[in-house]
Amino acid sequence: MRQTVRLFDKPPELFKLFQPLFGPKSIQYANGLEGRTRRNTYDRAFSHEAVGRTFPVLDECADELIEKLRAMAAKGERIPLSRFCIGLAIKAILRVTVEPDSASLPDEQVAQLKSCYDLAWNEMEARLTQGEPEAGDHRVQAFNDALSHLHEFVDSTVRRRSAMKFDSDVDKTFADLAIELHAKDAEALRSDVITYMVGGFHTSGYLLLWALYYAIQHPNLADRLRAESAEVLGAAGEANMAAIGQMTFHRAFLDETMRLSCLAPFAARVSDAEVEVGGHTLPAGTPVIQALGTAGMCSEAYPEPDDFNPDRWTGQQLFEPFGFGRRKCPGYRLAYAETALWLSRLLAAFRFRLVDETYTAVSSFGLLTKPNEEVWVLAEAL
Ligand code: HEM
Repeated sequence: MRQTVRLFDKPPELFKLFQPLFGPKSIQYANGLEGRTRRNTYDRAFSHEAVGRTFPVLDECADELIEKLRAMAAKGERIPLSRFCIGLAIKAILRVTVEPDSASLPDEQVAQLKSCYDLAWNEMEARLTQGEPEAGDHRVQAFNDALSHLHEFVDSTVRRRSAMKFDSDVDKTFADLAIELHAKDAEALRSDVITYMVGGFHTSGYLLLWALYYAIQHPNLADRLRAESAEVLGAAGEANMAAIGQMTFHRAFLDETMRLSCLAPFAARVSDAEVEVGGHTLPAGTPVIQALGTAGMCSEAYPEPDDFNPDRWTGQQLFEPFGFGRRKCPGYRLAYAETALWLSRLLAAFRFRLVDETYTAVSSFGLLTKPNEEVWVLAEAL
């Protein structure tokens, strides 16, 4: 896989199935100079410094969730963990990439966005496994309704943001950079905002969910996470990039979570000229799959690969959960920062257990791997 590191372009046909959701002009399908220009522009919003400035927002989002969970824990209510993790990630991605200063999004709006996303994403994956629906099938109407709701939401936030003036580039979010870049192309603007929004919440939301699930299954490891965050965040007084960087067991726990859950199973590349990869000559235009998930289960690199063992994360790794090279996931710093922070905050506040102690999560594989049903837990406030 590392031999493909220099390739930038992605094979558009491989991701075409998701085009109705992301939009025809999404960065997913932008190669060559166009793709590089977009990445150079947008990546400024996800630099080390830019992510460092998001901690107050990420903390506030965690505070809101913890308050809600405390109330449920006090009444002994069952908690739908997946719904809450995705809700948290939706709020955070919208405040980080679009409007940091907005009053928190109402829960009803987050719930509606989540249900539109669920419907649209499940429909895209159903097209992968069951084929395209017939014209007139109710699936088409339901998908179109969900998509127009997402479009309305994005268009109205873009309108609000377009009217703003900034004293400094530091105050600009990803959406502001996209608005400037696509001043004359509303379709590309909407496509990229949806791509970053969806790309940014379902991945981090499900990473947090899988991490909490593994923490429930391994209480001794959960205690090590608690001890590390008490030591590092306790000494730092507040979360910031330096403190998160010192939480090396959290990082290993998250990497092991992405490996074992196979969260993002693959990336892909294509070259417009003949290339040599791993001793093979590939004619121009040959798509190459980077099998991230398969690399993570390689038993030579990861002995007993089915075991959850964060202590295996030392030194050079075969598995790269965010891909390689210039086209690696733009959100990787944000994803590590937010999920490490939320994992530490949630485990410091609660001890979780499964409602059904015999429950084992069954993976639903697609472009992203998630449990095939809601994960129900109970929380005890600490
Ligand atoms: C646990 C969290 C995440 C995982 C595992 C993940 C994984 C990935 C992977 C494997 C790719 C393909 C990279 C490649 O082609 O080399 C990717 C691309 C992408 N990710 Fe992430 N991602 C995560 C979080 C995020 C976040 C927080 C954002 C929002 C900023 C984001 C936005 C994107 C976008 C827009 C692309 C496409 C970029 C392009 O086409 O140039 N991701 N991600």
